[in-house]
Amino acid sequence: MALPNGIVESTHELLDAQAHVWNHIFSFINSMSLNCAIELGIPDIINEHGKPMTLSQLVNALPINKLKSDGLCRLMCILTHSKFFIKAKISEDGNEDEDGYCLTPASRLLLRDEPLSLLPSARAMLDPILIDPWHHVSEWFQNDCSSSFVTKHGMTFWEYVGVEERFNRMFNDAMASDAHFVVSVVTKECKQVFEGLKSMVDVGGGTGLVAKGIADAFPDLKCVLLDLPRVVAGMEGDKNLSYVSGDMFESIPQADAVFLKWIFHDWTDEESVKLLRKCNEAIISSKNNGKKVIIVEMIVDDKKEDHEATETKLFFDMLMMVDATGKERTEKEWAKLFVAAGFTSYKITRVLGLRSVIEVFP
Ligand SMILES: C[S@@+](CC[C@H](N)C(=O)[O-])C[C@H]1O[C@@H](n2cnc3c(N)ncnc32)[C@H](O)[C@@H]1O
Ligand SMILES: O=c1cc(-c2ccc(O)cc2)oc2c(O)c(O)ccc12
Repeated sequence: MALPNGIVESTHELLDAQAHVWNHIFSFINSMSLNCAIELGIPDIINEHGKPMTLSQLVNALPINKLKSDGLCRLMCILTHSKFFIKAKISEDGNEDEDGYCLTPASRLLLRDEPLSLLPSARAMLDPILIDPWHHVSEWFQNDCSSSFVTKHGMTFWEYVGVEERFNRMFNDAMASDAHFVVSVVTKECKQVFEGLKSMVDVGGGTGLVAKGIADAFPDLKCVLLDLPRVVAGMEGDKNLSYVSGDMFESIPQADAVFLKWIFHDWTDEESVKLLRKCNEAIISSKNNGKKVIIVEMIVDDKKEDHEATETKLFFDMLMMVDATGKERTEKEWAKLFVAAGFTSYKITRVLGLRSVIEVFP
């Protein structure tokens, strides 16, 4: 078959290419179908039902117009195809004709009361405030704005969370659900990273859930959380955790270790080197042999990972370009930053799925 550009392809290749393009054009339908299920509370309703739930039971339980059951059937069909639900026999003896919908590991992660729930992340990411900038990416390529987010909203991401309380809450909730996950893993699987330290600063620690979790797990470790004044305003320390307001690019309190989770991916290489130098200044006068910077971030282009993991990291990289001024980095790019900021070695521990714990030594 001749293409307009003169390249001859088999019909099979042409049809594959057509399906590939259609799937990319329509990828947003996966996100938006999921958004609809979340807004209607479908995962929680199926969970509360306690056994496979038929379509008519679901229609009755949901706050929807009952004449739209065919629409719900089609929504459940695409979400079953994308593995958010599975169909199973209602009765164990298999006497009932109709199958019911059950949760899968993916939809369990969207339950309201699940400790490691990704529901707040899904809510934040699929909110028009974070979707709209994606319609301005090509415009951003042609203007002088620092991000597409600025092109759309006229202010940076951090300025926006400072003035829009609803979005601030939504973003904090997304970060908090991730904090539960990271704390539960690092305090079990990475004990050795914190053992022996007497003091640690969590830079840009946000709502403090990570610092609190680490402070609780290591009662002899004196933890300080540093964040912007509006973030730490009103936060009260206790036992081995205290809060300090300030600008991390100006000064970081002295400690044996500086901990930074999801900070560097917000910033350019120049800004990151500046921040790493501030981290170095903070630990350099420590008398402890184990002084270090502890970073929790992604490392892209890891040869050992599968296609889906690489795609997720590339999504995050684009997200950092569109919403902030940062990027996700390869190991080589990380190493370059560490050398530029005067560090001599680093150690990577891959325990957090898509993210790693990187210890950086002066
Ligand atoms: C992506 S959030 C990460 C929060 C937390 N580390 C976590 O992973 O849950 C980035 C944090 O950096 C803080 N931040 C941004 N600019 C800062 C600055 N100049 N000095 C201190 N903190 C800053 C923000 O307020 C926010 O809490
Ligand atoms: O725009 C974002 C989104 C995230 C984000 C959302 C949901 C998750 O489960 C993880 C991360 O994180 C961001 C971030 O850390 C940042 O500094 C700027 C923008 C965003």
